[in-house]
Amino acid sequence: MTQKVAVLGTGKIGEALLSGMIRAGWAPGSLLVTARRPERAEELRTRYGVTPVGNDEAAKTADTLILTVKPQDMAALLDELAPHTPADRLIVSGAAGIPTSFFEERLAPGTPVVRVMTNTPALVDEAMSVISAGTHATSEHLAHAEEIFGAVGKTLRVPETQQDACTALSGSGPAYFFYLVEAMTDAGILLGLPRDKAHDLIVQSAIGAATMLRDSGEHPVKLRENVTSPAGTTISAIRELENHGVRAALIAALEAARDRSRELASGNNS
Ligand SMILES: NC(=O)C1=CN([C@@H]2O[C@H](COP(=O)(O)OP(=O)(O)OC[C@H]3O[C@@H](n4cnc5c(N)ncnc54)[C@H](OP(=O)(O)O)[C@@H]3O)[C@@H](O)[C@H]2O)C=CC1
Ligand SMILES: O=C(O)[C@@H]1CCC=N1
Repeated sequence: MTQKVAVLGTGKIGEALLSGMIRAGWAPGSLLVTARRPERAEELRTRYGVTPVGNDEAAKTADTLILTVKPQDMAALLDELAPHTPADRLIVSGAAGIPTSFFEERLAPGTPVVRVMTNTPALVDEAMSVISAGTHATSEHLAHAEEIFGAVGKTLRVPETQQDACTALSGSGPAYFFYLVEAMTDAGILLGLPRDKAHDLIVQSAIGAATMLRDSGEHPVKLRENVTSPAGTTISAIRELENHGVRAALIAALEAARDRSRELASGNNS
């Protein structure tokens, strides 16, 4: 039997995953999507050839339900799904903060739940997705989630206790790099470069640095030391970064993201 997969709440992350699955060879006919707005549903049908259905229909028809609504919308979605969702459906949550117990408490006893935190580089098949099992999820369920999220990048199994930390590191991670590029481009402007040239220089430097981090096998400290000549330019910049507490700011920022993920779990959605 063909396994049917439904993406419920197909926004930015849901669409990134859907498009990646199709690029990886999933037949559009085996994929269902749900959306809150009819025009969004039609957009997805036109763009990908997938079938938009209601949430209740998705729960009745699909073997795997991937829930990609905002954490704030998850309780309402589960209220809608609960009466229509048999206990053999695999529930995969992509929401920040929400623990697997939240789903287990609201769905039929024994329902397998897998929690995943992916990130937006899914759009270019370079996602980092961390995957954890709920109480009733088996290693087969985890493998199925890995197969789905493997379509858009790397996957890593972690205990659910580490999900909030992973959300701070890799879930939000791309935003910190975009922010850095934005700030460094501003610095280029201050130094008299045109914005487009500054942008290109910084982006290519970021791509080069990321590739070295991934492929060279060297520790980041060694890679940085290799750039840092005695009495040279780089050490002058590093001194300023240290003077301005950039390392401490990053540690505090990621701690704040971790704490916010925990708050989402406790229902503080404001
Ligand atoms: N953005 C990111 O970088 C990351 C996000 N996440 C997680 O992914 C999830 C989605 O985030 P993101 O894609 O950015 O958010 P989006 O708002 O883009 O997507 C959520 C979608 O769900 C739709 N929706 C809400 N309620 C329902 C419902 N009851 N039935 C059907 N559709 C519904 C929304 O419709 P409408 O358009 O009408 O609002 C929206 O299109 C979040 O839980 C977030 O924590 C995880 C990793 C990274
Ligand atoms: O900011 C957020 O809450 C979501 C989760 C991780 C990245 N974006």
